[in-house]
Amino acid sequence: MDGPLTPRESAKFIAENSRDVFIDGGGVRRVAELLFAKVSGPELDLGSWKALHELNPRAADEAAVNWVFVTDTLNFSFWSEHEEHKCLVGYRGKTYSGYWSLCAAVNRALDEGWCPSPGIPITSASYYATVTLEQVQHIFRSDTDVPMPLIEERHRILNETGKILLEKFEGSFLNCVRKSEKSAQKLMHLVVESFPSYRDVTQFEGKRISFYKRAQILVADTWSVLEGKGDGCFKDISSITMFADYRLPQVLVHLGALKYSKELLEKLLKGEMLSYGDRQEVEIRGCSLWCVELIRDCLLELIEKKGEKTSREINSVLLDYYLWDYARDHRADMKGIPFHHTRCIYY
Ligand SMILES: Nc1nc2c(c(CN[C@H]3C=C[C@H](O)[C@@H]3O)cn2[C@@H]2O[C@H](COP(=O)(O)O)[C@@H](O)[C@H]2O)c(=O)[nH]1
Repeated sequence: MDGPLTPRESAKFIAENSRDVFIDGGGVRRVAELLFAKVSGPELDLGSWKALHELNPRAADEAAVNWVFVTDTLNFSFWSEHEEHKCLVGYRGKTYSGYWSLCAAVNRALDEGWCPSPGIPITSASYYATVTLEQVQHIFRSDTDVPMPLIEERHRILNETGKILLEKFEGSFLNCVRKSEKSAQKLMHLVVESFPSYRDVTQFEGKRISFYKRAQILVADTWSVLEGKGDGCFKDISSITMFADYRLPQVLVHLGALKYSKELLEKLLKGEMLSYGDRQEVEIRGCSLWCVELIRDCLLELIEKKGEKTSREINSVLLDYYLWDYARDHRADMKGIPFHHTRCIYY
């Protein structure tokens, strides 16, 4: 049986058949113009992955690549039912929520340990292949009475993924990267084939479609942590699309590039859960992905038309990073815009 449509093909097909989610052409142009003003700035640059985010590794070595692998293996489902009541992790004097609470917990574990050992080797496959549930609960403990969501799933996935990394790649994700011969697509497919928890695939209108959100962000974060050089010099990084999570749709609606039907908006405002693979959930993810592809095309046209001299590569990965960070920085402005609640291990 041939594989599912690629994420880009899936998104195009979904956008053409969507009933409750729509892309607004004027909004797409306005977002492209917002991004055009940043095209020579520090944000739309590969270096911002380290420069703007203190929890990301500074190094570009094997340990940093394995840090990226374990965080992206657990990079899912941080939202809480009540925004003011959520998992928080304090680290080096700052408090982190959401995705950053995961990174803070990983770095806290590496710094501390079961006395007197130097630290909990949470990024080592030989450790997390057999880590116990109670150790995982300790490592990812929250400073509030709200635990990190899906902690049992996180434990199961750590054991499963660690065992496979040991069996197939001598315990290091850098070996998996090297097997991909500097192709982002080869790496994405090798990850999806090797690690079951990355298989973000579902159905829409009778077709098998894929988003591969965590596999794509893993490739992107590997490219970023290796600074686009050496083993991370992916010649086809521009073929990676935005990552279909629950934050990007929210910020695209906030910016006017995406619109929901009245019925769907009412459902989201009530905080109703959508299941993974539901028609409306797939439409939100697929239309968001296609929307960012159209924004990128529009931005590249603007750069061409206005003759903006920019040597650097503008791709969907950098647009995604920028929009995701924008959503983080404008949380208050986006208060009235609901995001969809799906509890799953894929995003
Ligand atoms: N589309 C997209 N989704 C992303 C990210 C990231 C983290 N990437 C950062 C790390 C290094 C780079 O510097 C990036 O800035 C996490 N997520 C997803 O968001 C959700 C968490 O949101 P909240 O509850 O607000 O923390 C959850 O589904 C998670 O999987 C991204 O970049 N793009």
